Amino acid sequence: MNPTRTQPSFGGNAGMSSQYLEIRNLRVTFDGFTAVDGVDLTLFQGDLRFLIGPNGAGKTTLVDAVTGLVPATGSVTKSGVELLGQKVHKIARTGVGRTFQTASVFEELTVLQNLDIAAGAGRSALTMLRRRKTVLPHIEEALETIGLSHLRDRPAGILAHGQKQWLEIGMLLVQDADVLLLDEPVAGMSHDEREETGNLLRRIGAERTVVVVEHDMDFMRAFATSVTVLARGQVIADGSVEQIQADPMVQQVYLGTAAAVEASEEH
Ligand SMILES: Nc1ncnc2c1ncn2[C@@H]1O[C@H](COP(=O)(O)OP(=O)(O)OP(=O)(O)O)[C@@H](O)[C@H]1O
Repeated sequence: MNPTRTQPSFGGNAGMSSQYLEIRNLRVTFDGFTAVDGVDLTLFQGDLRFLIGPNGAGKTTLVDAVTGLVPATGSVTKSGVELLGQKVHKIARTGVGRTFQTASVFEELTVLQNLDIAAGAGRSALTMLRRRKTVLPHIEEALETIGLSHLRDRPAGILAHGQKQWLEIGMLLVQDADVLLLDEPVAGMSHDEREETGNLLRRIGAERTVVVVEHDMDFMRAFATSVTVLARGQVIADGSVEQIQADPMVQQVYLGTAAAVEASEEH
């Protein structure tokens, strides 16, 4: 597949009905300060989209707006259903899930219990109280996908930093999230953990839509299928990694230093 695009790269069973998330004229204002300023973004199934931009560009606020944590105007539709104005848990139930910069797992509970609770988010209290004798197949599958099967009965508190992020991603998978918005998932990770996380995102991204808010440009270059660059709340560029890196405006506002270093290394 050729990742170069004016249209996003497709993956999985992308087709006519696979336009997962459509953001139109999204605007978020805090006391007169516009943090997200008329953003348009279309995300397709199979897209591993990186959202980059300088500090304060509005990346996290955009994710907050899509997931209902801050009020916004404009439109965010998932397969035609409007999400703006809906409550956080209702948005989550449509299959839009997110992680935060700091992993929020229950440290005293086991890996399996964390997944079980996440999977039960939509179930009744009575169902939740019933003790399960076996691990549900989709939880088993998530454990394997995130590579934590061997640690399923260990408390989440003993997990390494990277493993906690993977558990959080697993918690979204068992909730059947098919749009995953991940806020700096590899921050603080070792080189190997980054590599493993990138491969995990590729695996889960083939059949879903994954948006990664990230500052790590090496990580972006290695794993992005498409990139959107935000600056001062606006989209200033959108395209493949190659297109973004070649864009003079992007170089000027964001990648300038990195590009200059690379150019000097080439000579
Ligand atoms: N709750 C809030 N109240 C007021 N201003 C806010 C609030 N949340 C964010 N902002 C402001 O909105 C702007 C965008 O912030 P945001 O955290 O979305 O940027 P970002 O691109 O995610 O930055 P970073 O890469 O540093 O995480 C910043 O100027 C920030 O100070």
